[in-house]
Amino acid sequence: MANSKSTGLSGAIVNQAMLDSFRKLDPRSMVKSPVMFVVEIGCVITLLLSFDPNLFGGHYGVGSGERAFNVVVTVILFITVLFGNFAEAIAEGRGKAQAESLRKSKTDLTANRKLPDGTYENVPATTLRRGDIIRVVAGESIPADGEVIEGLGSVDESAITGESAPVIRGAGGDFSSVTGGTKLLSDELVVRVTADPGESFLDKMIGLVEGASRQKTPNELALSVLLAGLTLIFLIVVDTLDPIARYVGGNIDIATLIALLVCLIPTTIGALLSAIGIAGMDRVIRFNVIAKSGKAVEAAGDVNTLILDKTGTITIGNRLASEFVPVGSHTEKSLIELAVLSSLFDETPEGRSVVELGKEKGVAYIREEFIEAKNVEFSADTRMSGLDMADGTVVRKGAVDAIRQFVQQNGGIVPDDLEEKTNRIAGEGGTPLAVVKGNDVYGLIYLKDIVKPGMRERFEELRKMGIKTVMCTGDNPLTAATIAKEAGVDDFIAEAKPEDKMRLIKEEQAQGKLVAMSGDGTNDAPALAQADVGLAMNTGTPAAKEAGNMVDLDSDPTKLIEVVSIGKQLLITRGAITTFSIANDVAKYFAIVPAMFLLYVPQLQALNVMHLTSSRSAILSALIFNAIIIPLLIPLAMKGVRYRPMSATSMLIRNILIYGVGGVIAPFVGIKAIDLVITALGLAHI
Ligand SMILES: Nc1ncnc2c1ncn2[C@@H]1O[C@H](COP(=O)(O)OP(=O)(O)OP(=O)(O)O)[C@@H](O)[C@H]1O
Ligand SMILES: [K+]
Ligand SMILES: [Mg+2]
Repeated sequence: MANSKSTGLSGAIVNQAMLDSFRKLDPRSMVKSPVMFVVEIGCVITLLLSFDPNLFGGHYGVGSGERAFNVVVTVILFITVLFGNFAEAIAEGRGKAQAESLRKSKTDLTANRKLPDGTYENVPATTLRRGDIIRVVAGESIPADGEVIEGLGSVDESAITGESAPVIRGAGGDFSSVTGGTKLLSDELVVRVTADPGESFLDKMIGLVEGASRQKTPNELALSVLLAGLTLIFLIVVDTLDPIARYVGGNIDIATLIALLVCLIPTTIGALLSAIGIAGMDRVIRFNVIAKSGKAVEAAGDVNTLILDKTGTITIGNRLASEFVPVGSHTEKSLIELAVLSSLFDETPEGRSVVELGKEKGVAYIREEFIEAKNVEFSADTRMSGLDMADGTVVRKGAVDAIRQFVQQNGGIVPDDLEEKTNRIAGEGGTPLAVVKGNDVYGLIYLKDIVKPGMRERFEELRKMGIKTVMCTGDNPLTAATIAKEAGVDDFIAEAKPEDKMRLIKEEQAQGKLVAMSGDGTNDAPALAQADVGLAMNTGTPAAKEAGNMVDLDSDPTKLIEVVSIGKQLLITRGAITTFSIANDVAKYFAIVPAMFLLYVPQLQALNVMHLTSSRSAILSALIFNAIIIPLLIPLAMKGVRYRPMSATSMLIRNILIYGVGGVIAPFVGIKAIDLVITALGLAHI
């Protein structure tokens, strides 16, 4: 998205986030993060104690210092809550700014809607309903999401994708879908509207980037419950400190107990949890992928199996005819003529390239002369295309096994040299297409397809992450094996029909694995819906876009690999900050509890490794450290932990070392430093 790329963290976003931090103090919003809600309650209690230190019973000796201490604790707690709110607000900020610019591309559109009598009326775009037929001419904005049913034109989708190069949209095939808010640059399109008002792609996108429809993901929920549990445990721990203190002859005031509690509960991760999730979705959006839910992004991080198409994903995709190979007694010339004829109305890249190569070799037909013939479009199910001639002759080209079956069904026999020549092409990684007239096979078209550069390395990375890659192709087993080997995928299935993909997904899921795939055609839709991560291409059919839980605006199927990396990074970041947060809390316990009891139990001096000035300054230093660690970690929460491909186990060990050990050490250093400052300022005995 052009607009998002330029929307960094501008001053406006920061100002807005500061305002929002106060707005989020509303308990109804705070309660969504139980840990931070406890801090807010603590803050209210110490605030009350600032007015009346004896509010909850007067057995604690009250001096003027008592009140001042309560005030200071209240202020620090208040700032802690604000920091947490700010983290969430700043993470939401970028999305809000982006939503604003998206909204601009939807205002005041009008549409030409078809009336039952076939004429058109001009209506506001907001009145369009699913199923309406509209006409758009060059220069106009497309007023609604839809499927082109007539015409072909170039469309500027930059409002949505940020990509300035126009794209072709036309009736039929997998490039038929148009998005409301984009602009038709040439020609004229008749479009069937596919979304009711408020449910358009743009509306959904605005909702998503704004976080309006953001719900806690299952993982996030589980972590929240864990954090709430920890909070409860510490509540009990802190509660028992008072009787212990009294037993050893001292007493601890309520503000100190609250301060201690806040230091011990996992406030760091509690404050940053939702920011981490929002930032993850945001990162996906900046890759021009729209995730329909945070759950989808998270699932991407847990994916075990990646199903990839061969053509266009692993290979460059415009398979081009490079050679004609006659079989049996047929001449090259007669094969070329038949091949070109079979491709005359075939608009696929494969079909076009056959016509091109034929022309180079001196064979060209004029479409108008065959207007009587019936065009048989290519389909992934039949894996053939061709013409039914006016005189009843049937001309087909297609996958060799499909043609072989076709011939046998028609009572013919395939020439002996077909297999050997097929194997030669397939063995080189090419796609052989057999050409047949009636039941007579004339020969083969050699379609060349090249593995995209860098694929091997990417699959190597995925393997290191423990992800299995499976290539799925309609091509023959030999071609598939050659390309699979060259690209370095773990497994492949060949001669696959769309329903085979579905079966593969179900098989993997039955073993408890999470599966990701990408697709664009209507026949991909069921599999896209079944997969845990279904990345639909923006150029794809509305059915595919509806079925997937992500849409790639650039329509690049290899993005699936990036999406998986972003999902992994999200999970790892969350894990790392949780580890850090809990390690921190444990360290704080050992840093401050000895200092607190020192007055009553001098023997604790042995444990008082930090030599903090006083128990008051120990508490305040820990509390201040606890607060400032939140904004210090916001950049990490937003950017994500740097991430290298490796197995989940090595990642875990690495993170425990860095964030666990780091989390234990950091408070000792930080608290000591703050204690020195407090002492220097003469506040240690407040
Ligand atoms: N235009 C066409 N006309 C006739 N046959 C075709 C045409 N395009 C492809 N085929 C044949 O149909 C097979 C299946 O095509 P399909 O597009 O379903 O899968 P694919 O492109 O081989 O693999 P992938 O699933 O990776 O895209 C191809 O392998 C090829 O043999
Ligand atoms: K804490
Ligand atoms: Mg294909």
